[in-house]
Amino acid sequence: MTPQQCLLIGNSRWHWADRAHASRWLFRHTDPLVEPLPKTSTPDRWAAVGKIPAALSQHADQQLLLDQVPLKDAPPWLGIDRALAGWGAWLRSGGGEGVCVVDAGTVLSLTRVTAAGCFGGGWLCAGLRLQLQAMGEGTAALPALGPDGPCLDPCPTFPAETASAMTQGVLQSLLGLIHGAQLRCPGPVWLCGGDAPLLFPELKARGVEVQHTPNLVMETFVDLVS
Ligand SMILES: Nc1ncnc2c1ncn2[C@@H]1O[C@H](COP(=O)(O)OP(=O)(O)O)[C@@H](O)[C@H]1O
Ligand SMILES: CC(C)(COP(=O)(O)O)[C@@H](O)C(=O)NCCC(=O)O
Repeated sequence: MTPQQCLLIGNSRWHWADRAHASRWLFRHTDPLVEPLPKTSTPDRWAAVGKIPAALSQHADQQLLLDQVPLKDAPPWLGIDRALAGWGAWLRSGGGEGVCVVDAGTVLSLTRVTAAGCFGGGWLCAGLRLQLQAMGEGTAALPALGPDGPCLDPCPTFPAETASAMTQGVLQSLLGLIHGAQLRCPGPVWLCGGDAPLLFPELKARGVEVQHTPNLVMETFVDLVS
């Protein structure tokens, strides 16, 4: 049976791909479902880098595993989201040049794939929300920023107000990391993940060659299993 629903469990959200019969895939992101999962929410194929609910562990035969992603030289500990994004970007770029993928999720992962399609290492850094959360939890004076996420309303480059200074600081740290990677590894950066819409215009404004592909991980997932 060809799959109609696929799920990737991230560390913040669950990423879904759905289609009805042969129609095109639709992508959405939800908060994690809480146990007990309704029977109707067992996807045809699933993968995880986040916590796996007991109900899904019972469907191990439907799990997409790292060794089923054709990225060469992937070490056994590599997150399957990184393998999917890396391999997907390499294929989309024609399969003949090295690529650099940034998945701006809970953790911002930067994954290099060589021109030969081999895993080429990368960088990991706490993502936007996690950095803000760490500052709030690890200090006496810094605020916990609200559940609606950081407010990125236009503000001065060097804000006086604490919450804006935290947000600007984190944003600049991520932009600097991506910019620095591109200087070391020239070529377009493939960008996906929950914070990609925030980072994309800022990277373009800095002259970074960036390809925003919001559903890169799940598009690669469904290409692989369909
Ligand atoms: N509803 C949300 N829940 C959590 N993070 C969100 C949400 N909406 C946007 N984000 C942003 O997306 C980032 C997480 O990206 P996402 O791709 O959902 O992560 P993961 O794949 O690790 O689950 C956070 O840093 C946060 O700033
Ligand atoms: C780096 C990650 C935590 C990113 O997960 P995410 O933020 O997308 O939920 C995940 O890909 C992971 O657990 N990787 C295993 C270690 C590695 O890739 O080296």
